[in-house]
Amino acid sequence: MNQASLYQHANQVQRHDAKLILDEFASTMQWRSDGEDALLDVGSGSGNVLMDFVKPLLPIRGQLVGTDISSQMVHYASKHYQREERTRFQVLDIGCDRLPEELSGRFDHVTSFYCLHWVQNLKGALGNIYNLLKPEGGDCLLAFLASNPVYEVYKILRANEKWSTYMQDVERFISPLHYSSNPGEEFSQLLNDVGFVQHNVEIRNEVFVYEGVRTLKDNVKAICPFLERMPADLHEQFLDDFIDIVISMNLQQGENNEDQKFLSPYKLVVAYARKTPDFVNNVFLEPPHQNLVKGLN
Ligand SMILES: C[S@@+](CC[C@H](N)C(=O)[O-])C[C@H]1O[C@@H](n2cnc3c(N)ncnc32)[C@H](O)[C@@H]1O
Ligand SMILES: CC(C)=CCC/C(C)=C/CC/C(C)=C/C(=O)O
Repeated sequence: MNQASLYQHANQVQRHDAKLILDEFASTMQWRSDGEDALLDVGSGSGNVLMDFVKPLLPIRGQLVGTDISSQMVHYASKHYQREERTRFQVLDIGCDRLPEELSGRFDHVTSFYCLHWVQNLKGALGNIYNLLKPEGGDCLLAFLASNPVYEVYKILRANEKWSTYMQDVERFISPLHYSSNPGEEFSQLLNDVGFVQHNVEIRNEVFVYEGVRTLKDNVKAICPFLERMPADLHEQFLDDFIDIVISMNLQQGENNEDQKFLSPYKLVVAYARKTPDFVNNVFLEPPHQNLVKGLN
């Protein structure tokens, strides 16, 4: 997904969820007493969730770094929101093998909304989030899709020879937890594996209602990776086929254009985790020895 301005104008569900979760966890996050918090956001996209809901929580002297794998997203966010020194945007693939030196171990908080379901190497991404936090400790707040009907629609579309050439690698775009029978347990285990001893993971069953065909199509257009690969004159046909499949899955309510609604039942992973200091009795420990510090506060 690279079309920042499309995303910025069709991300109601993402905004809704991020706001709710931040309102809920703002007081749980461990803010510094000196007000010099450094916060990095993973997969900031066009930047409006970060600026509207995360930035207001940060003390006035805090530092904010928005990151994204897409240089187009970073360019858009920088152009619209990078107005002062304490806020900047930069490219970062959270699944990378080695974190850039200037980011590693520099942050008190890491947040990420609606990004980690795009990352197949979830354990690598969590390891990087752990290492972005300062050695003396910090916390992270993560929300992403475990499952969504969009993934089943993609698989049906891939079986259609009209679309299959554009969708061969569909599995790359399906949440790594979509097939899990216990996504909460699986994610908790990954958090443990990378060294997060204290964490809380919830799987929330949500339903979002899209009002009308145009709203649903715009939301699909904003995030669908396959449209970028096909000629623009096929986009509307692809979206019509998408809607037909949604209707065949009984996710539609109402018959006429005016009162037509589409239901999207999905599972959201909401996780809050704390990194405890990397040292015990002045001895630095690397994960998995981190688990030895259980109970440390
Ligand atoms: C749905 S958007 C979410 C944007 C924003 N956080 C929000 O809540 O509106 C997902 C973003 O994750 C980014 N992304 C996907 N894979 C990523 C990766 N491996 N590392 C960093 N960002 C990634 C995409 O480029 C996209 O901008
Ligand atoms: C009814 C139905 C199939 C709705 C799908 C709606 C939709 C556009 C889901 C997108 C999920 C997703 C991958 C969001 C994101 O990454 O921001």
